[in-house]
Amino acid sequence: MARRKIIAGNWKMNMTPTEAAALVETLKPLVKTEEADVVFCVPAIDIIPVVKACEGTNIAVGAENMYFEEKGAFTGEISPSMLTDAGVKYVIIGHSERREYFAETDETVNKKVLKAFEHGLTPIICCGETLTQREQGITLDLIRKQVKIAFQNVTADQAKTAVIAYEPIWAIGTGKTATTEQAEEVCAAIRACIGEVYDEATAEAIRIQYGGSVNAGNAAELFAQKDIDGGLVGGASLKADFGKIVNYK
Ligand SMILES: O=C(CO)COP(=O)(O)O
Repeated sequence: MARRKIIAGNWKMNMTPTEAAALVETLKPLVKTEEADVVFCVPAIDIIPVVKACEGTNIAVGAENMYFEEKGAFTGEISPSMLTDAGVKYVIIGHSERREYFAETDETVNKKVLKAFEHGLTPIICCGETLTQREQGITLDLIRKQVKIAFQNVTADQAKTAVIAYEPIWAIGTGKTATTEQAEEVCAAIRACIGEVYDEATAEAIRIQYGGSVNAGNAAELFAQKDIDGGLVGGASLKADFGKIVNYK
C-alpha cells in the first residue's frame, strides 16, 4: 500500500499568538488537499489559538518539543498531557536546533519518543548530520545510530505510525538543499535500518520526511523519491509558498 505523504511546517520561534492566528487564516485555503496529511508545528504559546483556527480544516497541529516527565517541578517545560489536552496530534522530537542549543541527546530523544507514544502523540523524530560529518563520510553510520537509539523499546506497531525527518544540518535555513540523490540515499538507508530493527512491514509503513531548505521549486522532485514521504519545512512554511509545497503535484 502506498504511504500517504505528510507535509509539516516547523514554525520554529516565529509568530506571536496574534500573528499565528492570522497566518492560519492566510494559509487555510492554500493548504487544502485530499492527498497528504498537513501539519503545522507551532510554538507552545501558539498551540491554543492555532488549534482553534484550524477547527474544521484538514490541518493537524503539532508541537515543536515536549518534556518526557508527566508533571512536577520542571520549570518552563511542557508535558505530553498538556499537548494532548490542547488538541495537539504530533510532536517534533530531537530537532537539530534542540540538540545543538538545548543539549538534547539521542537518549533524551528516546525518552521523549516513548512518552509521545504513551500519550497517543505521533512523534516526528529528527535526525541529520553536520557538513563536517558528511565530509568525513560518516553520514549513514551516524544516522543509523541516531535512529536506532531513538527507537529503543518502541514496539513495531508504534514504529509503524512514527514519522522520521531526515534533516541534514548543513541544509537547514541555508538555502542549500540536499540533492534529490543525497536525500533519497539517506532516507532509503533509514528505511533499511528500520527494516533491520523491526521487519519489512514496519519499514514499508513508516513515513520518512526530508527537511532542509524545502521550497515551492524543489518539493515536487524531492517528494517523488521512492523513500521520501513528504517534508518538514521551516522558512517556507511561514509563507503562501507552503500551499504550493503541500500541493506540489
Ligand atoms: O529545520 C527545518 C525544519 O525543521 C528546515 O528549515 P528550513 O526549511 O528553513 O531550511
